[in-house]
Amino acid sequence: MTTNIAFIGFGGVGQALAEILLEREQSLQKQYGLDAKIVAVADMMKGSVYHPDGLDVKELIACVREKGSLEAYDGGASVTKGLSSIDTITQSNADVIVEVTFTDVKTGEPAITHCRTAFKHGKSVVTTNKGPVALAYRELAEMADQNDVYFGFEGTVMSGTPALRMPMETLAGNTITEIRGILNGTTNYILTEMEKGQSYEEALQKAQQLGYAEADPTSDVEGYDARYKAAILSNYIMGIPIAHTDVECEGISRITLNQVQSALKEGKRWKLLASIKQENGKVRASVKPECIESNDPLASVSGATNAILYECDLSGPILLTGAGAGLKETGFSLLIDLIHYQKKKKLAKI
Ligand SMILES: NC(=O)C1=CN([C@@H]2O[C@H](COP(=O)(O)OP(=O)(O)OC[C@H]3O[C@@H](n4cnc5c(N)ncnc54)[C@H](OP(=O)(O)O)[C@@H]3O)[C@@H](O)[C@H]2O)C=CC1
Ligand SMILES: N[C@@H](CC=O)C(=O)O
Repeated sequence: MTTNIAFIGFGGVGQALAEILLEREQSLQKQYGLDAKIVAVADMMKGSVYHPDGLDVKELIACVREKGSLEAYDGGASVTKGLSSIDTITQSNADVIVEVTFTDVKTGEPAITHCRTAFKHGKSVVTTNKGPVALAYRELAEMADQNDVYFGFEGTVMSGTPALRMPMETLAGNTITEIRGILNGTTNYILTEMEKGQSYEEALQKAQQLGYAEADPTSDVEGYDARYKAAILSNYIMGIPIAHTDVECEGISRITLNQVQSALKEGKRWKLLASIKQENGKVRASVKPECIESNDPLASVSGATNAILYECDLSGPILLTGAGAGLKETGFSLLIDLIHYQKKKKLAKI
């Protein structure tokens, strides 16, 4: 059975998923029974298009990349243009909403409203937007349950690296007492480039060009993005709700080239580290730059690669490392959520 998909937001990550769906159309159908059809795209500046029978993905991508707008999309008379994001969610025939708008590090909006609206209308959501999960996880998960729909958000922590599904599924049965990690690709990339002698400003610019940084990179460099991720790990993995503002937060913007290079000469490395510790049902969490020794398991993690260490009471410490940012990698995180959506659908759970 076909799964109709609507994109809300069509920037780097949205386009990357669209390309993956196009390239792997046949193998996704054959291996996982996932027959995904993109029926709508609604983006703030690029405009919106909707066709209930499906859109031409190659043309969609060409329009946004070559003309910066969906206005030029030519799908004939049955194409509807100009629907708002909310109308696209409520009025299209999409089964799954791919929410890939920017992450707002204060309010989580408009993404939280997009998720609520989708669930209320019986539609599933897969998202890489950290806002809804950091600020409203419990409410949204309950809404999804009540409406028998799916809520997938693997890419909200460490993009395509399974930082959420692995502890929830493969490490199930353990109590995870502490999580420590490098959870932001942009800042780790900047610190690595500074070790090579590049200035902070140049390295940030490169991280933006490579698609790692948030729309407003202040979120990365001041630690707000990693703070949201720390809140997600507490809320979802440890099951202990905390507000993102409960996470002590300091970014890397005051770390100088000199500090980075001097540390390197002493065999140490500056890293933006997140720490989430639970004791007696309470969590203490922080995000801050630390100068770590070379024998620390996180010291060798470079560039946009991230790593996360789960202290588990039965299995002992488990270290997971992989991409923390990147368009294709994050597009993949949405794909794996869609595959899980499909598995649940097959079991008639949604
Ligand atoms: N890039 C990465 O490596 C990762 C990104 N993420 C998250 O994934 C999400 C998408 O990231 P990315 O694609 O890189 O970001 P982009 O900034 O490239 O894309 C976001 C898109 O959302 C659009 N948009 C903003 N507000 C609205 C709205 N109200 N309705 C419809 N569209 C809207 C923007 O429109 P326009 O620009 O036209 O105004 C833009 O095209 C973000 O939440 C990010 O935090 C998560 C993990 C990794
Ligand atoms: N801007 C973020 C993207 C992934 O969440 C990062 O650099 O880690």
